[in-house]
Amino acid sequence: MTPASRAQAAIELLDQIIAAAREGGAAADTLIARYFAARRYAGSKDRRAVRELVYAAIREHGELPPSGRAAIAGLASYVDAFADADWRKELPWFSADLFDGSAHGPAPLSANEVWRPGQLGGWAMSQVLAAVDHDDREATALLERAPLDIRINRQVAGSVEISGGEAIAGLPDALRLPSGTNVEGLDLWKAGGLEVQDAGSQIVTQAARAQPGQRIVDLCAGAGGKTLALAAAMENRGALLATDSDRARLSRLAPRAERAGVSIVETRLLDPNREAEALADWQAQADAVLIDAPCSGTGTWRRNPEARWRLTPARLAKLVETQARLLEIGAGLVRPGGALVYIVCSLLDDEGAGQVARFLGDHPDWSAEPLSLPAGTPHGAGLRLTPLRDDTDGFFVARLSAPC
Ligand SMILES: C[S@@+](CC[C@H](N)C(=O)[O-])C[C@H]1O[C@@H](n2cnc3c(N)ncnc32)[C@H](O)[C@@H]1O
Repeated sequence: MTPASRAQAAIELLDQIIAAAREGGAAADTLIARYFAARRYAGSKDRRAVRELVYAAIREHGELPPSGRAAIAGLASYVDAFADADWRKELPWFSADLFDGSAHGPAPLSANEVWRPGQLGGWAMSQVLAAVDHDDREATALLERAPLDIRINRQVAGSVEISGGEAIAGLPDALRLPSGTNVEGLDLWKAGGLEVQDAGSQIVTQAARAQPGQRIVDLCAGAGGKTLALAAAMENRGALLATDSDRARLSRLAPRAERAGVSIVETRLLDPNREAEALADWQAQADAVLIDAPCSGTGTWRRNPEARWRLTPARLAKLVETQARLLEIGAGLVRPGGALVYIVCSLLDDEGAGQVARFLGDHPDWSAEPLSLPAGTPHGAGLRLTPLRDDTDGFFVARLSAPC
């Protein structure tokens, strides 16, 4: 592909990503994969360059741009301002000159197309800025590239050496790998010895203090990232119930557990609004219940920067309502003296510290336990992890004790 045709491909992809953000469609990664699946002529270098350009445009636009062309024209017409940005160094071929009207390239720019993106604009970013006391450094750290972290499954792997892998403080079972490492191509991954999992996600799971032989519920297990970390801490002994309301996500858990040699997990699909019925046999039974609640994902913008185009006041309000409901359902499953661990990958207090404060206000016989984890700063009744301070995704976690 010529540089101009790469720019045109980025424009087309951004049109799809913008429409998906407006209409609740597929994630950017999925749209990019589909786009290139239908264009086999694009080589791996072209695919990487277009992807890089698309993500640069997403990261630099806090507000949803009007079109893919506006997004790429915005970057191009303002390119000198990005001289220090990582993406700029990797895309030296990109400039406004590519809008030259050549075959398969974008049409020339007109004077009224000069659109200046602002990374910290938009409603979602304004919410995050308020949550971090308007510290721009916290906000911009959320838009940097995420590192590639793995968790080593000690049930399968002893000592592990992976080229370029670095230790992560406080996580003896984790490594940070060079970006682009093909983890799924490693023999150790195929043997179940490795899982890709952000260091922050591994750290907040430790708040469950899972022990061999316990009975634990992972209420919002998804595809099981935290379930498998809990099973490892339990040394595959005890009972681990993994539930979720999303059939597709939950169906990915069983094969992952099998690959990891985990046999203590029972998966159970929940019907939203009828969860308690399906969990009647676990009422007041669990030593710990982990709620990795559905949330705005503001803490994971490093991985999904377009998520900030999708967050609206109405969507946030709905998430807050669901989280409060899940907290009540989870509390009912905890045995007397057991623990409820509440996690969101969000920096917004409505979803994190505020949610837990409301729960404790409604349940004065429950109490927040102090947490000592390898990362995080005390925040409300729990801890907050941020990319700036902790070099992890952003999380809020709290551990609440049930009355005896
Ligand atoms: C943050 S994700 C969980 C990620 C997962 N724990 C992991 O570590 O990979 C939140 C999950 O909550 C699930 N969820 C949403 N509403 C739910 C409900 N009413 N009951 C159970 N799970 C629900 C979503 O389907 C989603 O998989």
